[in-house]
Amino acid sequence: MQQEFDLIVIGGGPVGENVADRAVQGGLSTVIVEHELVGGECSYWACMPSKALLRAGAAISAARRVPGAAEAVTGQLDVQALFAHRDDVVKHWNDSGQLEWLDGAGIQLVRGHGRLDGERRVAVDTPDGGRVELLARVAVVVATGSDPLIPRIEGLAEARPWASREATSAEQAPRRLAVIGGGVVGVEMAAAYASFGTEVTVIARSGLLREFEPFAGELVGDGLTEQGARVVTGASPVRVSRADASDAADASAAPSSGGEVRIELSNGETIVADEVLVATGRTPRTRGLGLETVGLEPGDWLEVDDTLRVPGHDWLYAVGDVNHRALLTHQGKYQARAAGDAIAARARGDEASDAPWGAHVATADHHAVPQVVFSDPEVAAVGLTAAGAEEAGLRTRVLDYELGWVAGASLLADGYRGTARMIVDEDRGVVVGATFVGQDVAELVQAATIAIVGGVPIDRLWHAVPAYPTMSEVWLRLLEAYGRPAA
Ligand SMILES: Cc1cc2nc3c(=O)[nH]c(=O)nc-3n(C[C@H](O)[C@H](O)[C@H](O)COP(=O)(O)OP(=O)(O)OC[C@H]3O[C@@H](n4cnc5c(N)ncnc54)[C@H](O)[C@@H]3O)c2cc1C
Ligand SMILES: NC(=O)c1ccc[n+]([C@@H]2O[C@H](COP(=O)([O-])OP(=O)(O)OC[C@H]3O[C@@H](n4cnc5c(N)ncnc54)[C@H](O)[C@@H]3O)[C@@H](O)[C@H]2O)c1
Repeated sequence: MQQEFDLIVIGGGPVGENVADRAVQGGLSTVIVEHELVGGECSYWACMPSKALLRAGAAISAARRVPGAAEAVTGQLDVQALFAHRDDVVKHWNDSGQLEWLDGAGIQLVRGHGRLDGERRVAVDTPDGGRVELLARVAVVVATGSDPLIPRIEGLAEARPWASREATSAEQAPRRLAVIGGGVVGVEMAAAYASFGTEVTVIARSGLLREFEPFAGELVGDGLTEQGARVVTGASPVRVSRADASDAADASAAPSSGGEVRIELSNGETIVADEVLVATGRTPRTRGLGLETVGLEPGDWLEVDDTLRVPGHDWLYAVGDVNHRALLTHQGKYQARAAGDAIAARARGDEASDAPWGAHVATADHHAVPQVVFSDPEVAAVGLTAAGAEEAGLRTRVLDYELGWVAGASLLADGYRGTARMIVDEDRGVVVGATFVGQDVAELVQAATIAIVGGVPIDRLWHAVPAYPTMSEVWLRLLEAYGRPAA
């Protein structure tokens, strides 16, 4: 069977859906090819379930920090109730709600595995063993996302490790969990499972959250320790083995993946756990995608320009995780809006608005990518770190402020602990980076994003008055620490 559309989108995750939506609004007939669940990793195995698993622990910890409320927390977190809530959040891994949305948005869907089959052609292997040939009159978008990267460590693959999907979709909490990797997935899942009462050991060879300001990893490490987790730094796993389930002293207590797992570290220590979660980064979903039929290399991240178009292929775009610009849902969706509008504009014969900060470019990817790590404490950051600014050769001033000194924070939690950092580009007189670490800092990051994207001059920021007594008053304190620029 052969069908023709203006635009074919391979991958119906959050990013593919958004490209398709913008293209339809731009007047293009559009089809999404999806081989699993419409909604993608984020909805069913990543952002949504992970945040659902973290929320109960965070709520209990927050209550425990408020005298009067603390006394009311007398029970334990109900892990099974929380897992049931997680199941609701992920719609029981059923995408019928998303299908209704596609329908309403006027987007067609072909279920099956899509792969490029030459220029503007996509072949789909359908679940019933059939094959659909799709032709794109205008463009093809690859929005296939990323998979967990499992490092080559002796015995690891045979030990049936968890990757992010197993951690977010587990039906019970193991008694002991080892986490390899101190990045965002490792830290968030360590926090969640620690809140369930699991004995968690994080193996972070070079410390926690290395992409952020150093104080972020330090405070999150302290938080994990307070939650009862152990953080091992400066050591890497060298060998992993899993015993047979029948070898377990109490076979009925054995985890579903088999017997206990032993992780030998480079420092000579051995960590023993019931499950091991590998959280060591991502690899692009570009194998089995027919890239070789258009002169590209299977298994590579797809390089794109700022309109998300693959250089040398004026009909091919790559959006979201698969282009490796920023592995975050919101940033992928931002790219999707730019790409969908660019494709529609070009199809009309218009010039793309591709100057920096134009309608059809993802300029913010280079300057202002906000991210929140939902650990306890949270980390919320956007723009450059102090080290990144120095590397970029900027003349900067770095301002730090203890969040606990802000009236709003002291009301939020007794003995509030946290730090805020603002980085000012002295030559332009604007903020280029901000990091907040502490309980409930997530919502602080949008103000920083606006300041960076808008290039708001510091002297004008003095007129952006934060309400009292909110945590946003940290902005005032940071500005006071900087000093009011002379008139
Ligand atoms: C545990 C975890 C937690 C996370 N939490 C957050 C968070 O809190 N906030 C945040 O911003 N980001 C978070 N992320 C990152 C976020 O999940 C990704 O950035 C986001 O899912 C990328 O969206 P995407 O559409 O590019 O890819 P995906 O969501 O992976 O979607 C790609 C889709 O393409 C389909 N597909 C792939 N290949 C083919 C093919 N050949 N044919 C047909 N269909 C195909 C897949 O089935 C999938 O549905 C998290 C990631 C993990 C692992
Ligand atoms: N809240 C959020 O925004 C959120 C949550 C989860 C994931 N994500 C996204 O998902 C992506 C993947 O997250 P991730 O944590 O898997 O990757 P990551 O790149 O953030 O961290 C991987 C960590 O694993 C370590 N590592 C790599 N190889 C190792 C090895 N052989 N032994 C020991 N340690 C090793 C690295 O040093 C690093 O600290 C991230 O880019 C992130 O943006 C976002």
